Amino acid sequence: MTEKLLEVNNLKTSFKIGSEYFPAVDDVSLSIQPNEVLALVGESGSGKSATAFSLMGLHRKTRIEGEVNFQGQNLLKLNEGKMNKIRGGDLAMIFQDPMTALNPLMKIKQQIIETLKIHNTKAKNERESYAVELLDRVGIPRPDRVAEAYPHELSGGMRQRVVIAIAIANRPKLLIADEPTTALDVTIQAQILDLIRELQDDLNSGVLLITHDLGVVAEMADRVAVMYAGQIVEVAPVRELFKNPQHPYTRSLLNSLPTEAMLGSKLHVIQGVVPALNKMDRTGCRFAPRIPWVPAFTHEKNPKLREIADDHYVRCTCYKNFSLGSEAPQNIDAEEYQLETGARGGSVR
Ligand SMILES: Nc1ncnc2c1ncn2[C@@H]1O[C@H](COP(=O)(O)OP(=O)(O)OP(=O)(O)O)[C@@H](O)[C@H]1O
Repeated sequence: MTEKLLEVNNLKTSFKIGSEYFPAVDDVSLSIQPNEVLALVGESGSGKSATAFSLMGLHRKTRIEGEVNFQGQNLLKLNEGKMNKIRGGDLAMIFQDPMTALNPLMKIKQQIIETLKIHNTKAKNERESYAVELLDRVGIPRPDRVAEAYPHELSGGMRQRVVIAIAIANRPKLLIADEPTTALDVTIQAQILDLIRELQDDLNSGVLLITHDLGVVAEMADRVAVMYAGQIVEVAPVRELFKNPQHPYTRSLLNSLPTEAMLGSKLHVIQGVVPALNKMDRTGCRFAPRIPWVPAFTHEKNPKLREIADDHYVRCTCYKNFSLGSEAPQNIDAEEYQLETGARGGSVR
């Protein structure tokens, strides 16, 4: 059996809106192995960051249920003191915006030294030279000078390299990268992604890579989890997902990507938006309102993620007869459909 570095079971993170709690992450289960990159992909508002923040224990005023098993313990059960020992140590995060991730009033070297101190990684007299070494490791030219700089003196790409240096300072086993290149120019993006891949290989770490960019997924991921409206709707190895996508949401996302073959033709647009937390129907297929041409009976009630091929999981039976937009078959027979899918009383056995 393959060793699991992280195993998340039925994670549910709810935010309070008015006097009620509404789940932004709803029954999410996933796992990551050492040296594996799992991409978590989905539109804005699908719950990717809420998942990452829940794993890191960074949410306040939320209700979090489920299990986050990491190194033999459920992180959701740890108190703040114990969590602080893990966070920034074996479990580290690269944030979306390097400017807000860094302290504007502290020299770069001091920010790296702080994390070394907290985790007792190096002896006091070695910390400064190790900070410079780390800056060098993440490809910063003249690392000794940059160590003495403040964040505002650096470019966005350099700042993100510093954030990465801090994240890897204590050789994390698991790295969570939340849209690590969104705030950067395209040319810099590729360099940062290469760097993350290289460091991950060096450290043999698992990576949870959060992105809405399918190009980044194709380049970086080993496996992909597609998230929609708080739920994972499809999980598969990266090649399988791109070659053989099943869930209507995954197929819609992939079809909205420009390819050479589509030059001159219109891109597919997914109509509508991810529903607001307090406005969503939580009993059926959450993507159903955005594919209204798909007959209602092809959707399940309370759909679950099921393995449809080796290591390939899909939520809801609607994928079986889905076609994009107007190509939708108009003549599916409900009874035949049920016979074919085995859907009885709303679920597939
Ligand atoms: N602190 C909060 N209080 C209330 N609702 C929140 C809070 N944080 C996030 N949400 C809601 O939870 C849902 C998921 O948000 P989240 O930021 O996780 O999405 P995302 O997929 O990471 O999007 P993006 O790519 O834009 O960061 C959204 O409906 C969002 O409005």
